[in-house]
Amino acid sequence: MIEVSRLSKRYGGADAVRDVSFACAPGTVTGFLGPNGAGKSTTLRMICGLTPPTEGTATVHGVPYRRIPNPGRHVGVLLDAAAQHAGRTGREVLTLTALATGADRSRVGELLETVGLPAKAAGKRVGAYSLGMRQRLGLAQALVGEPSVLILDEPANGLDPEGIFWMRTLLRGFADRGGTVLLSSHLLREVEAVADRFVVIAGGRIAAQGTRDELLSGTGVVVRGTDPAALHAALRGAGLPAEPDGTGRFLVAAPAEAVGRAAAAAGAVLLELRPAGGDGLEELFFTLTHGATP
Ligand SMILES: Nc1ncnc2c1ncn2[C@@H]1O[C@H](COP(=O)(O)OP(=O)(O)OP(=O)(O)O)[C@@H](O)[C@H]1O
Repeated sequence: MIEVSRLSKRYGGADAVRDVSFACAPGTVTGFLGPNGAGKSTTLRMICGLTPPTEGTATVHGVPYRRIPNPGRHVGVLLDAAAQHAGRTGREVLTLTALATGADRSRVGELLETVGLPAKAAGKRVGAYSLGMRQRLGLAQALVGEPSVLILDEPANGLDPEGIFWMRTLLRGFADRGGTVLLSSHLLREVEAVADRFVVIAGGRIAAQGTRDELLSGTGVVVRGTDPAALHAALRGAGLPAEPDGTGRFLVAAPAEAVGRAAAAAGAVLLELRPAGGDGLEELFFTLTHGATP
């Protein structure tokens, strides 16, 4: 279980993260989504005790990360795959991690195979690894202590499509066996197929969170009429919050029936009335994050 409550981080006068709260339950994969600079890495670093929050708390299994005895046996963390020691081989890196966490060293060979780094690749120096190979090694390091929680920052970065599919399968299996997974990405399609829940962050703040269905059902409707000004007046007159989307349509946070009735009562002719999430999560993600700045 991961619980994040009202986390904020200020750098100088700027909010990198502001009032962020969410929880990740055992048996689930949570996709932590947001564009570049949204505050994902800062949030994950605060959860892992690497960046002190300005305000708020984060716990794993009810305890702040820094107070977990031997955290590698409980929480597998992959924050920056590029930061591994370039002069050691993959096998040495993983063996050292196993030693440091008191994990079973006999798992090293098998784990390297599991993450797609068989003997020949594992014997190469990390300096010669591609980013994808470093991600695979980083995932092996996160897994070696047999944790029940995984926290991964952009783990799909540098992986080829086969690698992304492989990672999804691995994370799904981990969660299905009762594990808790929190993984970040700036690309919805990387996490859409594996995540049970989504936390969307933009400009340092939570823009939305929930399951796919919850996110799509909470988005209201899109409406377009023959006369935009008359339609806008009709919606406003009925007390319905209508936002122009710049294409002659309005986004209305209300059920379709209320919008249709308001238009009919004012004599406004509708050309289009549909759920705002009709084009799927991709459109919603773009709408939620577009234009947000910290
Ligand atoms: N150490 C720091 N000092 C000052 N500002 C920082 C620091 N770390 C992060 N920031 C700022 O905080 C904001 C959030 O950055 P963060 O790295 O958390 O975003 P992100 O969502 O992980 O982005 P990306 O997808 O590009 O990795 C950015 O504006 C960034 O410039």
